Amino acid sequence: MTKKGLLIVVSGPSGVGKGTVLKEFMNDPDLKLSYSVSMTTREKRPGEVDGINYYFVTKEEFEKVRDEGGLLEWTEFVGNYYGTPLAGVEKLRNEGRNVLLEIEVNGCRQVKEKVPDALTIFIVPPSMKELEKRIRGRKTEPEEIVQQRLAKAEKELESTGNYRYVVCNDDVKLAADIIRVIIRHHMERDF
Ligand SMILES: Nc1nc2c(ncn2[C@@H]2O[C@H](COP(=O)(O)OP(=O)(O)O)[C@@H](O)[C@H]2O)c(=O)[nH]1
Ligand SMILES: Nc1ncnc2c1ncn2[C@@H]1O[C@H](COP(=O)(O)OP(=O)(O)O)[C@@H](O)[C@H]1O
Repeated sequence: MTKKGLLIVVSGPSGVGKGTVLKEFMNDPDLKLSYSVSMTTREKRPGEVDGINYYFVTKEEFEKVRDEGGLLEWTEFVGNYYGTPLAGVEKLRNEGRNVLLEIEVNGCRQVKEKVPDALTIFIVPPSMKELEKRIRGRKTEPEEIVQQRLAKAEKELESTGNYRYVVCNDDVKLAADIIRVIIRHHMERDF
């Protein structure tokens, strides 16, 4: 019988480098990872692809799926809805895939209630100054939104105690290697 895959939650403030770090190992065949594509009502950034980075939907479409019970968890983040479609997560895990959710702290709380053995990882920046530099350097949000996201980051950093592992993204390759080791450790052992 196939061993059920892990449910992995990765959180971290906007601009900390979640996407950059995850890209380093997402396609590593040994880790058998499947990325859970979330639904969001936020605007698509240049380079983002519908169905790959997110399912970009309207507020009405989001509310319909949510109200029909189609989301594992959901939240409102700086004016937009984000949620994890339920369909797919269980199926992939039953096929032995380790399903990775890149979600924020409220979502993680909901997931832990439903799936207590979820593997939770929080990525922190080396400093708030560096976080600000990265979020601005990305140039994907107007100043007002950058300010809101930085304020949100301060709050989110208070939630690290809710996670099993906290990893600092100072050097991308090192952070990716640490997360790789954590995932492999959990794949090999039953917790
Ligand atoms: N709860 C929850 N949070 C999500 C989901 N998808 C993305 N997020 C989080 O929403 C926040 C904003 O995401 P995004 O707008 O892509 O900004 P970025 O993190 O700066 O790239 C981040 O903390 C994401 O991890 C989801 O399905 N559920
Ligand atoms: N360890 C790092 N050192 C320096 N810059 C980084 C590092 N990790 C990510 N970045 C940069 O920070 C910005 C935000 O990264 P991104 O992956 O989009 O963050 P997130 O997905 O957490 O919002 C990007 O411009 C990225 O190139």
